[in-house]
Amino acid sequence: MAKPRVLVTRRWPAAVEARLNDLFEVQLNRDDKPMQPEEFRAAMGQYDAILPTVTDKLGTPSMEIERPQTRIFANYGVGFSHIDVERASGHGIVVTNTPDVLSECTADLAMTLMLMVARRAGEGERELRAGEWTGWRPTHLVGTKVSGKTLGIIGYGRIGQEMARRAHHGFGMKILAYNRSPVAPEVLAQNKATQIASIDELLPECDFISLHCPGGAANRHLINARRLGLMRPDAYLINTARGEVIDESALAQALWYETIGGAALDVFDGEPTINPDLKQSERLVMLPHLGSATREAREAMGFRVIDNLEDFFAGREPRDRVN
Ligand SMILES: O=CC(=O)O
Repeated sequence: MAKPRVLVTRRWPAAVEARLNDLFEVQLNRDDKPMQPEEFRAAMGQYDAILPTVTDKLGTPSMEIERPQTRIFANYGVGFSHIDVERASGHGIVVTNTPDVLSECTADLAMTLMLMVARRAGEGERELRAGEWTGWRPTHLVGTKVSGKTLGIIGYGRIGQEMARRAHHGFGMKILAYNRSPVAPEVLAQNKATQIASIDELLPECDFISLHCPGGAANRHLINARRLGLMRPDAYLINTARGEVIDESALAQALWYETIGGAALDVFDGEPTINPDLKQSERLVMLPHLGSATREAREAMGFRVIDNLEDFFAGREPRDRVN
């Protein structure tokens, strides 16, 4: 039987590309440039599987095709708000993602951001590299203590729980959690977390807020000007979820007028373009979407995609089907 034809939209870790080559007839994206909508439409007429990532916008322009050959989008990544899942379902296309394998590394990065913004690490490094450090002094780059403070987690799923585990067991933080659905008492108990009924009630209680909810239309601008106004004036906002969850213009204003203590972002609305107003603030730490960027996580994500493909082409239900 002919091997399924598979298109990989970006470069993947070498070990994963090698395994894909063993199993399937694979087209790799050797120059690692994001594909354009017209290239997707053409690909959907030729390949049995397309393996996209967050940089591939699989919306209407990319999917305007009558009878696609493609039967599965096996996404490399846990978030899939870049895929119009309803439209894919309308074409009979199965969509899968890669949960679990990146939860720890993404939570590690959220901790990194929390510590960086609270302890002014980015500012310190910029000062030192610019040759402007004049030496230790009691009032130099004084930040905020993290240990023992209150952390509010919005989205108490796998990554949110990993963040809570680190913050509670490592830093003695008190954990407040907002989640759309009720969280089991034994899950909350693992990190002595308290579930709060609404985001509006959570925000004023916290020294740090970390976002771990999905992106997409439902959560677009979940953190808007009104909600930023509910945060304490010395509180910090951390986002390793999706850029669209925050109204960035409202955040830029809050930072400029110092109505919150600071923010640390790994994801941006419209990335890789960054809202220029955000860059005005020294109270903002920015990283280029590195949440899952470890060798271990990136390989595990690739092998998880392969698990989903093998199940699908063997006629089994892929474990990470989202539609
Ligand atoms: O952002 C990366 C992912 O969704 O896995």
